[in-house]
Amino acid sequence: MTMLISANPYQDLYIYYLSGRFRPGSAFDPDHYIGCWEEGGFSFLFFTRPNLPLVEKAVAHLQDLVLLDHYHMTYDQWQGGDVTPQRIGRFTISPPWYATALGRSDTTIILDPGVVFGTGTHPTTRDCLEALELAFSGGIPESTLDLGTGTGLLALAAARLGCPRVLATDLTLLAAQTAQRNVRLNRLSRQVLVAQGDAEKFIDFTSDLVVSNIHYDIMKKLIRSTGFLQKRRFILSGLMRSQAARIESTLAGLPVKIIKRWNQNGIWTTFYGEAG
Ligand SMILES: C[S@@+](CC[C@H](N)C(=O)[O-])C[C@H]1O[C@@H](n2cnc3c(N)ncnc32)[C@H](O)[C@@H]1O
Repeated sequence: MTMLISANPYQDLYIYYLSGRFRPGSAFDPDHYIGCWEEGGFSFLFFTRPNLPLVEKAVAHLQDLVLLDHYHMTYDQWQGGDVTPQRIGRFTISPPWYATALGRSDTTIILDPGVVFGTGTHPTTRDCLEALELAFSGGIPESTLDLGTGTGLLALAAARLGCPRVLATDLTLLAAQTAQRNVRLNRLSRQVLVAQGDAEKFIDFTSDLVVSNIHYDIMKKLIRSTGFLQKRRFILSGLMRSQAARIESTLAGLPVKIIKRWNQNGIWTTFYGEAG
């Protein structure tokens, strides 16, 4: 087990903690920049390589931003310790180093999370998995679009549930590479295609079902697109309470109906809906 963890190419994580709201723009090498997380007026930038001079340079050009701290986490620390198999709905999600013991089955998903989002432990991911099962209970979609796939978990789940054509996309190269690796680990390359790019570019792709666990700024653009209205079913997640209320009010003005809502800890909301 230790050998497999240390063989992970995305072992280390470098985190830069800033005061203020940060917009990365094109200042960072996308191979090493994973993303930005904002909370309470602070921003956290995540890299897979140390990038202090670059971050300092970018911050020096931006007003009202101060680099407060930076630290390094190992893979184990980032994932919260030992990553073990977990049961979510009908699925068992297992890191590769446990998969041999579990054996292969239609309900097992082998997932090496690397350092990108989507181990399955986050409430939004769990709700999306439940929403996928609900969406498929009405019939297997011919195609599924996963926008902001992270590790590829939701795309893999859609394929495991029987969808013959799944397109998994993510803005960051690292996420797309991680998802691709997971598709191969599950031997689902015939069903799941991975692409890198902005969700806005992919929303127009023809598909019966779209699933997107993504941040609000992107979500509000997606649901205003013509591509969104062409989907028969949708799962939208990653929305905090006030954001979910705004998305719901936009959806109310569209020819769609919300079938079910999930709300975890009073914070995270997920919607499952259908074309109305
Ligand atoms: C909250 S994670 C969701 C991961 C996974 N789908 C899940 O449910 O666990 C959001 C993902 O969206 C990606 N993302 C952020 N902005 C994006 C954009 N504009 N277009 C496509 N993907 C984007 C991030 O890189 C990240 O992997």
